[in-house]
Amino acid sequence: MRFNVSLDSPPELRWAPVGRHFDPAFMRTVIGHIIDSVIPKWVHAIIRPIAEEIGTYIPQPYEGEIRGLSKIFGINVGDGVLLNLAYEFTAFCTSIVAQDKQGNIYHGRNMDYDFGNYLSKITIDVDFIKDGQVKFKGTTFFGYVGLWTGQSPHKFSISGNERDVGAWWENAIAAFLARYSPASWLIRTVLSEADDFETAFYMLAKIPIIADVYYIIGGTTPRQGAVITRKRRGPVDVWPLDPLNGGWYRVETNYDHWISPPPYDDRRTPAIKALNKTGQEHINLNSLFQVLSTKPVLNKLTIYTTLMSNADPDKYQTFIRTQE
Ligand SMILES: CCCCCCCCCCCCCCCC(=O)NCCO
Repeated sequence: MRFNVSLDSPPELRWAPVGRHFDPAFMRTVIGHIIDSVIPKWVHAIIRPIAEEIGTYIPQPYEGEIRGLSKIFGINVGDGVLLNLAYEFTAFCTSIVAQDKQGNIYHGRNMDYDFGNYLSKITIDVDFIKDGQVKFKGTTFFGYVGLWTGQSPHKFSISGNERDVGAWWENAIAAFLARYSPASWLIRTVLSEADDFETAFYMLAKIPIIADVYYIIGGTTPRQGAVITRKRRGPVDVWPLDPLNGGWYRVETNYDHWISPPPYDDRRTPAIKALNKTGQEHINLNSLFQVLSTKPVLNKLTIYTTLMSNADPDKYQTFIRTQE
C-alpha cells in the first residue's frame, strides 16, 4: 500500500487521510498485542506517565504526529510514544548495498520482526510531500513515525538494522530523556534534512542516538555506499564499498561485519554466496530481490523486502513477504 503524507499539513493532522484506510479497532488490537509482548511491565508503568508529557521530551514533527495518531487510534498518547520507541532484539534484518559494473547503486533490505501476521497488514510505503514534490520516501508500519527504510530521491537511501542491544530499555530511556534521537527517527530526520550523500553519511555517523544500530547508506554515484556501525555517541566502524578491490557489495545482518555471525543465525554467508553467484555484471533490482529471497535471508520472520535505486526513485518498491 502506498500513501502520500503532506509535510505542509500540521503534524497532528497529516496522517488522518491515511487513517481512513485502516480500522481503528484493528489498530487497537495490534497496538495492545505489541505493547503486552514488547514493552516490559516496569517500563510501561514508570514511563507511560512520563511519555504522556510528550511535549517536554519529543521534538516536532514527531510529537505532533504521535499525538494525532494516538487520537485517530483512540489510544493513550503515552502508549503511542512507547510504541514509537520500540526497538527490539527480536528484529533480524538484512540490508545490502551494491554497485554494478556501470557504477549504478542498488540498495535492498529485508525487515524481519515478530508479529508478521499483524504488521504485514499495516506495512505502508509513504511519499512525504513538500511543496507538491516528493521530499522523501519511506516504508513503515502505520503509526510508527520513525523510518527504518527510506530514500531521498536522486540523492541517497538508508536502511537500519538492529545491533545487539540486550536489555536496552533502561539505558535507552535515560538517553531519550537526555534528548538523544531514537535510531529510526534519525533516519527520517536525515532523509528530510540532508541535501546530499556526504551530509547524510556524516549525520548518520555522528548524531547521538538512544541505542546501537547499523546504518546502511547508498548514494547515486560509484562508491557511494557504506555500512556504519553505531554506538550511542558515534561511529564504531565505517565499511564503505570498495569496488576496485572486489568490494562491489556490502551485506549487513545484525552482527559486526568483522566478526563471524553465530552458526544459529548465519544469514550473511548465504547472502554473500548468492551475490557472488549473481556477479557484479548481473546485479540489478531484480537480481537483488532474488538474493533477498534466498533462504534463510528470507525467513519466517521476514515481513517485507524493499528495493531502492536512488538514481531511479520511481522504482522504489516494497513486497510483503510474510511466510506461512
Ligand atoms: C501512535 C500509535 C503507534 C502505533 C504503532 C503501531 C505499530 C508499531 C509497531 C512497532 C514495531 C516496532 C518495529 C521495530 C523493529 C525494529 O526494531 N527494527 C530494527 C531495525 O531492523
